[in-house]
Amino acid sequence: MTADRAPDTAPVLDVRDLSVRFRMRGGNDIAAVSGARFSVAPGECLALVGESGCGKSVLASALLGLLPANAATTGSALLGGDTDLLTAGERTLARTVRGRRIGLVPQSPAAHLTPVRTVRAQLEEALRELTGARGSDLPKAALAAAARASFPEGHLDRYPHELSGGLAQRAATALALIGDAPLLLADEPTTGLDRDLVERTVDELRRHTDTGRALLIITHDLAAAERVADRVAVMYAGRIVEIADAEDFFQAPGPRHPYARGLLAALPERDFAPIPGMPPELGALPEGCAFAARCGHADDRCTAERPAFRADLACHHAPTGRTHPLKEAADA
Ligand SMILES: Nc1ncnc2c1ncn2[C@@H]1O[C@H](COP(=O)(O)OP(=O)(O)OP(=O)(O)O)[C@@H](O)[C@H]1O
Ligand code: NI
Repeated sequence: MTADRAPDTAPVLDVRDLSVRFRMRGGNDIAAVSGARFSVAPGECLALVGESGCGKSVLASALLGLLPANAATTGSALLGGDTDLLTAGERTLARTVRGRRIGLVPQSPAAHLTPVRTVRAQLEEALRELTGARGSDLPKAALAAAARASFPEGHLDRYPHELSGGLAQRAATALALIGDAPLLLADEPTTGLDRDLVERTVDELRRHTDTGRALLIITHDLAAAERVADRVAVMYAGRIVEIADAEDFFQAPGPRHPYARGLLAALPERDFAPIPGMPPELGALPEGCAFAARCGHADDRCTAERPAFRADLACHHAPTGRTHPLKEAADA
């Protein structure tokens, strides 16, 4: 899939050195995202993975202008080659970006659905606004929109508080798919769904990319990521530590970063061996590599000096780019 991509295709989203700091009372700032750099091409699905609290949702909120007032953002995030999402301003984001140029499946769907309106009413409103559907076309279009996200027809007249977590998730996904935005940003779109529905949902999200649209999916479900992604970006303690082709990552030769290898090894269907220790506090990050304290490969340099993100990897054990440091070490 990735190999078929024309090399000169301009990215739908191009994020450069994105950082988000939360200013806290007492001066102990939280570095929620640091120096994130990635792009998503037309027709591509990029999965952003990493443990809870590593900054995935903050990154997504930064792209949509949905951060709270105590957040300070630097860097750039170019949408469609012409709009820097970080400087665009609320008016532009509200009028032309959110819902129209970027569809969002939010992490807490219940909080994003309008509490006083039924799912059907919300779908019809989004259809009117984003597709121009009118009158007698609306009911049929609402049914079709619900079906895309496997939302059962019999529940369309429920209010958000009458929905289970999984149903609220599907309602939010149905809403996000309306309008066929050039970029779909799905933050944990499969929470609360059983495996069968997880697969149907991610397959539907994937279909969004069939016509050159892009998908950025945030998930800690690595099986779901493997199912849909062309490339995988791994985040740890606010930093992207590796970006890899999904096939290389999940099959052979496997991830290059020790943290990413640990994530895969922790899966029940693999070694079921959790990474020892805990990630550092984002308000008190160590000077060197944030993963050093948990890494079996760490040496003095790792604790002293933070590895730069080069050739899609931030690890001192790969100074020359795309070679596979851990594999080489094992072969030696
Ligand atoms: N408004 C805020 N003020 C201060 N810190 C915040 C704020 N919002 C988020 N954070 C912190 O930013 C960090 C990253 O949070 P984020 O929600 O992005 O994690 P995540 O990777 O999406 O995790 P999960 O997988 O659990 O959704 C966390 O340490 C969180 O406590
Ligand atoms: Ni999150």
